[in-house]
Amino acid sequence: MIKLENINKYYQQGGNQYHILKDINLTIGQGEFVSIMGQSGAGKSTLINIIGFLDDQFEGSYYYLNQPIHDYTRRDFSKLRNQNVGFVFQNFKLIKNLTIAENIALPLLYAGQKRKLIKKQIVQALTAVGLPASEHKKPTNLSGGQQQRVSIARAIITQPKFLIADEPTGALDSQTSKEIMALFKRLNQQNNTTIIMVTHDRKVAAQGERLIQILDGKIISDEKIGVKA
Ligand SMILES: Nc1ncnc2c1ncn2[C@@H]1O[C@H](COP(=O)(O)OP(=O)(O)OP(=O)(O)O)[C@@H](O)[C@H]1O
Repeated sequence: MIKLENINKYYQQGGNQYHILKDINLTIGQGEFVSIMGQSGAGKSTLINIIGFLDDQFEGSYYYLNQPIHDYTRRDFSKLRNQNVGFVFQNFKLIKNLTIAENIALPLLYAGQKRKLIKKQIVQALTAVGLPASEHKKPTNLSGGQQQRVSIARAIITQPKFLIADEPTGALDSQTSKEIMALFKRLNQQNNTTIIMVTHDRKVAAQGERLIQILDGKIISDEKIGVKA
């Protein structure tokens, strides 16, 4: 589904050029649950930004669903992103003065869906993340774990082919982290949604079925770590 060939990424800063990703070769199949670990500054976010079509400034080849996309325009990348990827972040990134329903509806509104059709999808997404009947609440009235569930509902409402989760449990206590990981596993197994997750937490990483480790912009290991139920 995702195939990166010889990806290199550079940043320019103060007249210097920094080589951030070095010859990344990576294939991820539909339905995989991949954990990515590595020290701070290793290049994990840079890599998932490329995988998630947020960054089109890289060298190398990117094949998505067997299509070469590395020469796509920025507008093509936005379209791919909106139609194929859901994002989950450490700090939830919910809009405080909107209700839960309004937060979750945003990706559908961006996609141009009619308001009439949106309501049912909101109910479905909230049920899928274990938060039924929370439509009218505000994010600040929810716990961290509940807010992360809302952000996952927002990520899955467009039925994306894959989810990118950047430190999804970084702001949560260990019990809540377990619950959020159980939810990711369920989404992965029930819907065959591909999940690509960056984490610093070994226990969280172990919930995936494959672990990729990055050091200084290179993949230093890539191994199967679990068997799917
Ligand atoms: N926009 C940018 N301009 C210049 N350098 C950048 C930029 N973004 C990231 N970098 C540099 O690229 C390197 C990799 O950063 P990246 O955020 O991908 O690391 P990371 O592994 O995700 O780290 P962390 O675990 O701390 O989030 C770092 O040295 C960082 O300083």
